[in-house]
Amino acid sequence: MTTITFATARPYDVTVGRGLDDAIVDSIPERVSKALIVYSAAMTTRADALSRAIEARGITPVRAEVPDAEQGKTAEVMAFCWQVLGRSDFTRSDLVMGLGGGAVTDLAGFVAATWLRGIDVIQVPTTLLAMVDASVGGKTGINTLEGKNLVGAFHEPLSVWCDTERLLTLPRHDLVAGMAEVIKGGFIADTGILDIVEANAGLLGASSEQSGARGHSGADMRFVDPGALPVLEELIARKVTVKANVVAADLKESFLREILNYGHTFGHAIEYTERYQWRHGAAVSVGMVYAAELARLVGKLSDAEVDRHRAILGSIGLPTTYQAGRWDALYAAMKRDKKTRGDLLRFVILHGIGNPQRLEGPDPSLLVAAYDAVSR
Ligand SMILES: NC(=O)c1ccc[n+]([C@@H]2O[C@H](COP(=O)([O-])OP(=O)(O)OC[C@H]3O[C@@H](n4cnc5c(N)ncnc54)[C@H](O)[C@@H]3O)[C@@H](O)[C@H]2O)c1
Ligand SMILES: O=C(O)C(=O)C[C@@H](O)[C@H](O)[C@H](O)COP(=O)(O)O
Ligand SMILES: [Zn+2]
Repeated sequence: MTTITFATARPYDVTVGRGLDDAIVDSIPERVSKALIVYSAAMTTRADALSRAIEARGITPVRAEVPDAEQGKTAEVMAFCWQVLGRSDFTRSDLVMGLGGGAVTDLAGFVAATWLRGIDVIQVPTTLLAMVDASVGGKTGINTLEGKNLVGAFHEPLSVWCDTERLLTLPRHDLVAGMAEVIKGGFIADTGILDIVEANAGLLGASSEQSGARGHSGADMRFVDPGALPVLEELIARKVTVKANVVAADLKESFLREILNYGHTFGHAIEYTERYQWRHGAAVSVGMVYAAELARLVGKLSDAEVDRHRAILGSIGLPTTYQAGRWDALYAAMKRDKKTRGDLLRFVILHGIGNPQRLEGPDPSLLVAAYDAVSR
């Protein structure tokens, strides 16, 4: 078991290990009399088990089953959760628990951030992506009709529990989507992550690139190999450590934290343009190649470094290209990125692997040239 502390103003621990059920329930503070479990249908069995364990501790479990994936990150679903909390008389000493992938932990965190202007949330991530990224660091939020994650709050969890046994039921392409955020941590900070992924691509990868990009089903339906858990635990701990170091220095994204957004300017634009039929990690994978191409165009990455992006992402079955002919829609979506200031688009690019910097207001011809380079 590994514990990583987020040393922010209100420090909290992220625990990575196996068989954490008892520890999760034991961690709930004595003052709590009710806990809202936010989950989607895929996690019903786990929600049942958590409810029973909470009840055995004398805490009343209240359930909010929400729509799966991005369909749960909406204002309507937020209102549903507030209604459940209101009808159950939740007070400031009570608590929310997010049990699921990143969509659920983003929603649950935002529900907790807004109820009575902020109550505690314990995050229990069940996908690789949620363990290494979404449930840690305190960014919470939902989508609007106009774009991805446009409404939200910084609201840090009380604790986060990454039980890697949960990954054994995860379809292979959801594991691979999570690997995009792991690899991002390698490109922006801990280059040792890249070496580990390159050495274990066979164990971690999925069968084919494009089948994994779209939707939440119909892809490589093999599950995670139990033999992959030790290497996954190492990667989770390393990526969470990257995030902890950044978030401790800049919780509210005044500047440094933007590096965690590597690949997301173009990636979020793909997700929005595709009406969320692409997995987040798959879109971020293409977004990182786009950012690498931009960096090459301004002379900050070598051909070999850009090739390394394509090679490592492609080796585990992540997409590295996107459809041609969509520039206008993508550009419109990128203008709503949170790093934009006025009319100035701002990108995180690398000046060499492991050295993230900003590219502000690049010439539009460069943006189109980078798009051409990732188009198929
Ligand atoms: N807040 C942040 O800092 C942050 C960081 C990264 C990503 N995100 C957000 O996270 C979301 C993506 O998260 P995701 O990749 O986990 O996708 P997801 O939440 O949509 O989950 C993917 C699928 O896996 C299923 N699932 C979850 N756990 C499972 C398990 N153990 N076994 C079998 N199936 C399981 C879900 O029901 C869903 O169908 C996006 O909305 C993204 O914007 C947020
Ligand atoms: O934690 C961060 O900061 C990130 O940017 C992590 C991203 O992986 C994540 O997808 C995040 O939700 C994106 O945030 P946004 O502010 O661009 O919506
Ligand atoms: Zn992300």
